[in-house]
Amino acid sequence: MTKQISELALLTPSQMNDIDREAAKTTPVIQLMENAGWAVTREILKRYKPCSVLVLCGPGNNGGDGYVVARLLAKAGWPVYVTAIAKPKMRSDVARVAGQWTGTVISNSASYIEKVGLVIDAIFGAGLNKALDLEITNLLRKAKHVVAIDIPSGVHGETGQIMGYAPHAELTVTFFRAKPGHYLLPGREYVGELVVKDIGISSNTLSKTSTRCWLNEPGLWKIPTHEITDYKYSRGIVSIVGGSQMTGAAKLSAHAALNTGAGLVHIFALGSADCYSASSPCFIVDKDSLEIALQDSRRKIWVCGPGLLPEEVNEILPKLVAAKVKIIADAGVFQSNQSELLKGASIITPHIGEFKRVFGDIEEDKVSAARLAAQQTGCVVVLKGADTVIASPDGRVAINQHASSQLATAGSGDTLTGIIATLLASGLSEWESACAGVWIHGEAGFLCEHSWPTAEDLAQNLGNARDNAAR
Ligand SMILES: NC(=O)C1=CN([C@@H]2O[C@H](COP(=O)(O)OP(=O)(O)OC[C@H]3O[C@@H](n4cnc5c(N)ncnc54)[C@H](O)[C@@H]3O)[C@@H](O)[C@H]2O)[C@@H](O)CC1
Ligand SMILES: Nc1ncnc2c1ncn2[C@@H]1O[C@H](COP(=O)(O)OP(=O)(O)O)[C@@H](O)[C@H]1O
Ligand SMILES: [K+]
Repeated sequence: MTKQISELALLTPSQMNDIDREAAKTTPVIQLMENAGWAVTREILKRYKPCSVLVLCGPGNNGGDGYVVARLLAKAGWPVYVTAIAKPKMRSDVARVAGQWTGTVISNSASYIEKVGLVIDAIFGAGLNKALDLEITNLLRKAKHVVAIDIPSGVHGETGQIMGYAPHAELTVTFFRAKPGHYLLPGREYVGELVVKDIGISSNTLSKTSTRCWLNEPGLWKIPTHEITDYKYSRGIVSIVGGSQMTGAAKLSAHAALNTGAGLVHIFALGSADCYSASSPCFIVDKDSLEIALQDSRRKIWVCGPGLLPEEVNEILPKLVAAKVKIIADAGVFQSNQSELLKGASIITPHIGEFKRVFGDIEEDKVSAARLAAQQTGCVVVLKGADTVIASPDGRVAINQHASSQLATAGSGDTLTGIIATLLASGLSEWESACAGVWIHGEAGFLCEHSWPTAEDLAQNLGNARDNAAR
């Protein structure tokens, strides 16, 4: 079922803090902690048979959740032991919850941790503010089966970076809304199965923080379906600049556009037009000059970059910019120091290497880097990878997890460009086209019958993938 946009919100640890503070005005923190502990315990009881459990509790509220889980599992008859990694502050809510644990406390669990059936990581959550020290690292290294409360300790909730060390959890139970670090790499690899639980915080509290980041799923955008009055021009026209030497890329973009439902696909060939005409009877290959092509006011959406040499980009891109058409810029446009020229584009789709070439290092924070590049260029930026980040100049960001390494094949990026161009031509905004395009691209991979699709195979699934995106 399509989710509401508010359900897709991803909250940074500091935004979550604001929400927690707001929630505490109506529900005492100790009750929220109790609810969090119940939520984690239920998920454990659903998945694991009774076994010995070691709960590692940190000094903050994450530790507080851990003490509740310990109490509830012990009540269910499981053998439970607790290790206080650090003592909670005196008279704090955590200290009160810790005081309700009347079972065994092990001060040195190093020799024990390997033997227990399950380790509950309640050391740090949203409050993580530095790298894990060696003692905690050495302890966690020995844990075999880990359930993390909120987020595996050591995973940065905002960036997904690993702060020194983090355990690989089998299950992570987080509260209210997921955090960017659950989906961004490398963090995503440490989270295991992610479950988001309601702990009695009202969705209305979201209005107390400015949510600018979402999980990229249908609901964040809505794509057009067929209308009885459709005709090819209303579906949208995509124009693609075809390179003179590397002709495969533009052909793949064009095939992707057609298969995603473009009404018409033009190729403006810089070299031999015949080579493009021969590749599909559905393509219209321009016979006239670029100037004449640009005079057709229906041709507002242009793909520039796939298969283009730097000199071809230098010749064509300024003309497209001057004509004020909407440009999806990819591949060949990403030359160093090219961010000025890119300002005339609508959407840019660099992979990490291309991004670094134009904008410099990403400083281990993909979201901030993509957001800054979007602000600098005024384009929607699609920073491609296994955790593609889409950033809008207005600060909105989407993180995509709906994709697999099936997409890591030559020409896959060209395919994405054609999909996004089609959605833009259909009348969607730049932001929606980029987000929906990335999701449909991933879906096309999932629809493949085997794990090793070529870019041409992906194109065959695009119609179904678009249908699924519209459901
Ligand atoms: N605040 C609330 O209302 C609720 C919070 N919840 C839980 O509370 C957590 C957040 O609680 P807190 O804000 O107390 O933060 P944490 O419990 O994550 O930890 C904060 C404490 O750990 C210390 N610390 C952080 N990183 C460290 C490191 N690497 N080495 C040593 N010490 C370190 C901090 O200085 C601080 O004292 C969430 O992750 C969630 O599990 C839940 O109980 C639900 C309600
Ligand atoms: N491991 C992966 N998981 C998910 N998506 C991936 C993975 N590797 C690559 N992709 C996706 O495949 C596409 C590759 O694009 P790109 O690197 O430009 O390829 P090409 O230049 O060959 O067309 C991007 O959309 C990227 O997000
Ligand atoms: K944790």
